[in-house]
Amino acid sequence: MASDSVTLIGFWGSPFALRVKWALELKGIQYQYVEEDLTNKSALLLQYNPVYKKVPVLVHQGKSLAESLVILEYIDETWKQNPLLPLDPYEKAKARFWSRFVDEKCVPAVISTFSKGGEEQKKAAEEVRENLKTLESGLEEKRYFGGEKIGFTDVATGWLGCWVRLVEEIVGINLIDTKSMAKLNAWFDDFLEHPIIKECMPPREKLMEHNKAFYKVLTSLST
Ligand SMILES: N[C@@H](CCC(=O)N[C@@H](CS)C(=O)NCC(=O)O)C(=O)O
Repeated sequence: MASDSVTLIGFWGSPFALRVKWALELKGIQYQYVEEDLTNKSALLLQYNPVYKKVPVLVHQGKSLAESLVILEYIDETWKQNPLLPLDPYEKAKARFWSRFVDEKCVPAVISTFSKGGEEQKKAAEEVRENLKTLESGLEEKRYFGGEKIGFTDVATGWLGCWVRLVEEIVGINLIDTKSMAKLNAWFDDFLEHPIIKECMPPREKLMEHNKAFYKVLTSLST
């Protein structure tokens, strides 16, 4: 690995790695991508992320960083072109708030909808809908969370638009109500249709297969 190089260690189906890929692509940064086998973790991953042993990992000038939101901030501070975080401290804090809200509230509720059955699943699905409605309020009257341009929160949370729709199809429960969440739904579409964002997205069928397999693992664990 050249000392000034940028390397992303990822896994094609990881939304957390996708966030980092999106940020690097939106900023036009040259990088090397290394695909990780999560069933047989490489010495490289264990060396660079000994704490969590997860992807993504970013290696820049020989120094490694883990945790996708931390990596996004590093990228934004290191390469100033096409800024992701707003300059205004309050707006910047809000961008971090919504990104954490998705990781801490939305993702666990979607996982519960995916892994539970019966009443527990219904409750989890209701929680997903409430959380998505709350997330929608963060959009305010803007096109993207970043305003007229894709920003930090968009990059951190926009993958939900694809994932939640796959989960809906697999478990047969509606989570994004297109009527009561029209603004959120339109934002998901708009974001996912952006050429750079779209270019990095794995094919839907491949993601569907991957999520079906994930569903099998989750449901077998919870029974
Ligand atoms: N909080 C982490 C989550 C990363 C994560 O969960 N990565 C998954 C792939 S989607 C992983 O590497 N899993 C391997 C494992 O848990 O052993 C981040 O934001 O980067």
